[in-house]
Amino acid sequence: MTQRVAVLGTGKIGEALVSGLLRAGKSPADVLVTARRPERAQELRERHGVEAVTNEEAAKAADTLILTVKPQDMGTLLDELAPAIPADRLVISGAAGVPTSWFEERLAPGTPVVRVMTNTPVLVDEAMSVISAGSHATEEHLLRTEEIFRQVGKTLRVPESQQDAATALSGSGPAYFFYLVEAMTDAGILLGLPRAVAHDLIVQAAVGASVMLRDSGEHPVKLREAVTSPAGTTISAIRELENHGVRAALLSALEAARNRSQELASGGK
Ligand SMILES: NC(=O)C1=CN([C@@H]2O[C@H](COP(=O)(O)OP(=O)(O)OC[C@H]3O[C@@H](n4cnc5c(N)ncnc54)[C@H](O)[C@@H]3O)[C@@H](O)[C@H]2O)C=CC1
Ligand SMILES: O=C(O)[C@@H]1CCC=N1
Repeated sequence: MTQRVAVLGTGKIGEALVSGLLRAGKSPADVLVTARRPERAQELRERHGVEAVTNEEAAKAADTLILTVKPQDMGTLLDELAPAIPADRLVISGAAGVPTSWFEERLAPGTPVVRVMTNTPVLVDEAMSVISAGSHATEEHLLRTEEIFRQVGKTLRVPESQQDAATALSGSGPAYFFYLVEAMTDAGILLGLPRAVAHDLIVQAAVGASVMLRDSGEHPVKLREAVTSPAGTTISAIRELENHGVRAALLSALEAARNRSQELASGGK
């Protein structure tokens, strides 16, 4: 594994990544973090046993810098950081929308940049991290990035032109499933079930369906057909989903997420 990794802007995604790297056996001495507030830095030290340093110190001391601030905060971070980053550092951006060219324009000429869109299942080592190389990133840089993100789930390389779509599907993806579970739990309550029972039933249905999707090798249509008995209960529900345009809503929703990712290209507000 890479020598020293620094996570800059250690919020939800950054901390999840740090905990994943430590779970995978990386020494806390080889992981640096930065935070805006001193209390947050202290919390990260206590929770993970890692060193919390300034952004500038991180740029000097680590060979791989993973930037996990919000797209809107990337400009301020780069203003502070760019002069301190030697051109041999690998810069990995975890931010939605912001292209590698945006970083390349601000960093020393030739600095390798890799863009990664991961997702919150990083917390349970089931992330999907979608990886694209900037114009100075080599195979070695991509391998180094994959090695880091493989510790917390799967990785996939895509051309950078597909990153905004990947963000809509995969980066935001877990939220859609949480939303569905929340709505279906409400439906259980409408049908008279206690909330806890409704929650357990829907969560286990989601887990079972997810494992089947991942492991059976079957197309989702086949899996759904196997649940849908002639004149049975499922088709009655499917008719309502179709009547309410749920499929069309999903198409529009993911298109909106892709469009928002594109708007964030310049650290948009
Ligand atoms: N939350 C999610 O599901 C996903 C988020 N992302 C991306 O990951 C990035 C982080 O997202 P979250 O972890 O959700 O946000 P967050 O707000 O939890 O974390 C960002 C952290 O950066 C810190 N920060 C901001 N400016 C800083 C600076 N100059 N120096 C040091 N620390 C600074 C903030 O105080 C905060 O703790 C975003 O760019 C987002 O697009 C990517 C995939 C999924
Ligand atoms: O909502 C967002 O902007 C971030 C990026 C992907 C998931 N969460």
